[in-house]
Amino acid sequence: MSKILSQKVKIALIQLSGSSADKQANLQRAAQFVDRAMREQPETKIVVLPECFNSPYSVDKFREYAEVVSAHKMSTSVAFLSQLAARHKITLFGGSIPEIDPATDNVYNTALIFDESGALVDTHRKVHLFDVDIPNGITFKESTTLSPGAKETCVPTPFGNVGVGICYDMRFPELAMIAARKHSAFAMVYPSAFNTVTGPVHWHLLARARSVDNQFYTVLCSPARNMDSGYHAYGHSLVCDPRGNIIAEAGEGEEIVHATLDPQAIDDFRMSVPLYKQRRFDVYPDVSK
Ligand SMILES: NC(=O)CCC(=O)C(=O)O
Repeated sequence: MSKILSQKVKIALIQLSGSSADKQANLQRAAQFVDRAMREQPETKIVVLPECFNSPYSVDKFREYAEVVSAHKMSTSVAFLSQLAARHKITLFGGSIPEIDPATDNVYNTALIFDESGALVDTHRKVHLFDVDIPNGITFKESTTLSPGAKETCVPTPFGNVGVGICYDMRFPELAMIAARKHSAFAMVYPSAFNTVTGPVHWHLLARARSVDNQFYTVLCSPARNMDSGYHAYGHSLVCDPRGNIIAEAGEGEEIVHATLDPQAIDDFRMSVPLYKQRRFDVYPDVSK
């Protein structure tokens, strides 16, 4: 049996509609969908929400919606997600929300991870900000109002370790590599919000690449597409297995994706294609620079 994933585990991805201007309504909707996911598959132990699920995904709105994130003095969204995790006794990758650091006044795009008791286990501030300018496609510059995070994140769960990145972070293989090799993670979870320009070309490709590189699960959770909002999310939340097969995938609308992560799938692929024993650190002693 795999040392990195202790048992089969059911996961649910909540592909919520692109977030409205009403934070309370966004939170309530997330809770309704998590409740529904748990009714559909009561054995579910891990639930994932999308990037910026409680606010519009817009550079001029991040500061307005930002909350001070603290495990001790919980803000509106932190308290809400904590209760949701505790009520269902789940590990909750609570998407991401805009966070303000009162010490620096910096605003971050921050993922929140809760354990089964509702404790805030860790946070991940998006490390690579989504700054792109694609002619006839999309221009977006998160760095106009956001600051980048400065650490990689891997959290313990009752089943093993899970690495965390946010959306654009998935384009940089290093975070997933560190999660797999340094922390023996069984999965990388990315609350995300790709768009209708880059999604069709790179979303599946990147998920499959991160899985195959690291021989573990890759989990992408997107908002549903809302053509009335300013940002057209791609949708297609998915789970990719260690061989690079997409084992569960949403369409574009609001949807819950259920999947089972299986330690055997990790073991079998690592046994038959033993990358872990074959690395040539004598040839590439330090790939981090
Ligand atoms: N929210 C994001 O980081 C979007 C990333 C994206 O769409 C990409 O193509 O990368």
